[in-house]
Amino acid sequence: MKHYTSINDIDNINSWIEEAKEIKANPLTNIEIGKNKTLGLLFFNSSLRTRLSTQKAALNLGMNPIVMNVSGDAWGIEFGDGTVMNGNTAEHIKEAAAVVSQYCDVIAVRAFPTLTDKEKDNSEQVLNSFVQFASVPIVNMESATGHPLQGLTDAITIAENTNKKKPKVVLSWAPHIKALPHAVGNSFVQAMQKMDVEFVIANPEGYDLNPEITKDTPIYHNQAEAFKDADFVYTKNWSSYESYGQNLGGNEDWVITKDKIGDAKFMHCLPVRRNVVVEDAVLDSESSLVIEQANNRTYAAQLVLKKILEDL
Ligand SMILES: NCCC[C@H](NC(=O)CCC(=O)O)C(=O)O
Ligand SMILES: NC(=O)OP(=O)(O)O
Repeated sequence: MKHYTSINDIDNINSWIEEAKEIKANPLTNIEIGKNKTLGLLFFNSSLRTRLSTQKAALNLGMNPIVMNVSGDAWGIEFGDGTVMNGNTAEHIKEAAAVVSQYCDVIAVRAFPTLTDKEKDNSEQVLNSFVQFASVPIVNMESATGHPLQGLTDAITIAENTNKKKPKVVLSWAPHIKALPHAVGNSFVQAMQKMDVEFVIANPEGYDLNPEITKDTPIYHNQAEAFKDADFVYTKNWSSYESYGQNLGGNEDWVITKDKIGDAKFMHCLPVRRNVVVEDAVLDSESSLVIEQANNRTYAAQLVLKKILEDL
């Protein structure tokens, strides 16, 4: 594999899940494959899980990870083509990506959306500029429209936690005080569409995700109806796609409670705001898979890096 920028880069999700489980059982089997290879992790935004689990994955493969917080620490990077750079940006992505490629064999990038410019966000300007101007493979650590390391992790976690042939999985929107990206929701949708699950989405009116991503996945505007017979309830807030990037307010009754989800397993990518998105009783119960999800981030990243290293 050359780059890992979206869930579409997964050719066969079932075989990827099986390989991830093997890696999880024996994480150090491929400790030689990344010897003398450097992984550069570039963060334009905050992170706890992605920052640590991707480094851990690199270490398990014998790679040397180096990390940089781009925002604040590096020079401001210009992405516009032909821009007269007499403003706040000091170097162009053409040089920056080419320079980082001199030091790293693989580059991983986190760059959230603007949530104000729909066209720019959908064009994945930052991620795609790295793909275009770096000379080494690029891994998406959450971009404007996708978080494919998380989506792969979630597919692995669901496969590990069901005995059913076709479990019912619900992606439910939940309230938040801020306006959040669509990336986690999008990649979860795309991962579930590749799996043998009964998959539905629940969100209030005005919060339908990009229809080019949801395609023919059923969308309920009634949460209780969607939760009927659910085996997994995956929860995430996102801002409106239609009224782009806005938190429309209200809908606090979409909070996830024990009463609502019953025996279903609870999933969330984290970080999660307790008692806004989901009540303590759910997160503190046996039904919560959130810590196991965070654990699986290492093995998802390790699988992706292994596939890239094999093709270097
Ligand atoms: N990487 C996982 C989620 C990251 C981000 N969450 C956040 O920004 C939460 C911020 C807060 O709760 O203040 C998101 O929704 O895409
Ligand atoms: N789930 C996730 O990507 O967490 P971080 O934002 O902390 O990396």
